[in-house]
Amino acid sequence: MSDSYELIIKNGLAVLPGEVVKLDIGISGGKIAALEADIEAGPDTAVLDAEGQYVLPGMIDMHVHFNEPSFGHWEGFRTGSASLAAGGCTTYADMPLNGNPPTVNLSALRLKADMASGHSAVDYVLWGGLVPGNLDNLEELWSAGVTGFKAFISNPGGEGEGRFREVDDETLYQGMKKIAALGGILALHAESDEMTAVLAAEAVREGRTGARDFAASRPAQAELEAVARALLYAERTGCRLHFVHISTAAALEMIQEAKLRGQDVSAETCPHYLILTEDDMESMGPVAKCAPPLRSAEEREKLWKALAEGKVDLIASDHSPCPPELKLVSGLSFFEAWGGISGAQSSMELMFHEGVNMRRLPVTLISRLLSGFPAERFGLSGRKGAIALGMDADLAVLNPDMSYTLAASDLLYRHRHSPYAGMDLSCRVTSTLCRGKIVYTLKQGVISPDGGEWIQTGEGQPVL
Ligand SMILES: NC(=O)N[C@H]1NC(=O)NC1=O
Ligand SMILES: [Zn+2]
Ligand SMILES: [Zn+2]
Repeated sequence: MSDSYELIIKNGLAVLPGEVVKLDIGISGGKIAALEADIEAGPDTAVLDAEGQYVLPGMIDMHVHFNEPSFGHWEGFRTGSASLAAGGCTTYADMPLNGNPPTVNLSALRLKADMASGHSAVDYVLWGGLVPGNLDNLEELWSAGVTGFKAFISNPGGEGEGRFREVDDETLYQGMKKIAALGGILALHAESDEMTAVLAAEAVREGRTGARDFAASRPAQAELEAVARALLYAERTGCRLHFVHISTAAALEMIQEAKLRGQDVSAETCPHYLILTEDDMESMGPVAKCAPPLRSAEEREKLWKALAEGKVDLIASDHSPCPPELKLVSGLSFFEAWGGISGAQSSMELMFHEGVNMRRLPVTLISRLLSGFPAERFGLSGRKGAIALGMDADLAVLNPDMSYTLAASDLLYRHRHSPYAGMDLSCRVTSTLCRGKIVYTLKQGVISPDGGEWIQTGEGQPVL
């Protein structure tokens, strides 16, 4: 039956949920239709030879900011999704900020969905926002298929009238109650606004405005306080929680204890907390500025230890780009520069390079953090996140032994800056497939820039 496949990936090391097996993958109708030791290709079947390479489920990046509408000059669906395709990502979740209007009601969601439609190389889901004043909009967002809700406990920054705002405690509490009733999930940027605002004002007043001063104005305690508060509210309301970009092992520990008490909560961290440190933030400047800030080398090691122990649930990029003038202009103080790292293209390579090639962690663990867990947590597991029969053929082919230096010119972002530019990597994504279609190859670049679809995961239009 070889001619029933439109494409066969041959000879690759398939990263299955618990094991790596040398298998051929037959693709039919955009789905994985056969997993066998040797699938014979018919005369009309396309073949992708993956000898010596891993075939992984495409990454599901639950945390990117593509900034449309209104801030497409910072990044956009077309460039952002192209960069993801080049990095082995096949589904992403766009945050409800930093575009304007933010995605906090149905009309804003429709506007964003219209802007994304026909402009994405890979599939996507959309987050709705929880902000002061939009409690009555949560249900319409959920019914229209948002993947969940995002709130900030600290000031999100950003520009423009009507921009996304952080929650006060009442909104956080009432929002959790509503989201629990809907059966939704709340993603939180967990840093104490009180603590960070006071410390930042004090530092600026005293003229302490360098990279280390910025880091000191957002200490680990600010993360711990916000995580603790949110866990208490969630315990009271029964709301499912997902903590984005956790930067300290102590916060992971606190989340782990809540899980053991039976709370439905998950934790994300980002490659930048696992790869970079405060020293890099000082030497590289604002290109490596983010919030929570990069931490010490010691903290980074603790994060890796926690990850190896299973206390991190997923890895996401938190790609939060901006034009160079908000990062690189001399005279801009570290506090004034945009906080956000451009990293979407590099997550899988960074995690494989550092996690598998350097630290010798199992590739199945890294793959679970990049794909398996996010699919399960966010209602995509019937279709995406694993190499198994019947699943969407969303795949990344990665050469584990291909060294290269990431050049700024390799980056497909709207603005080609990233703290990873100049870094030597030991592996490289060589092809990416979304629903069986080759969207990117290392040789040809992005060959299908607009076939990605919105996967609506809310109650209104379930994914299956
Ligand atoms: N507004 C926004 O994207 N903020 C992001 N940037 C960052 O470094 N952390 C964030 O939460
Ligand atoms: Zn955040
Ligand atoms: Zn973010």
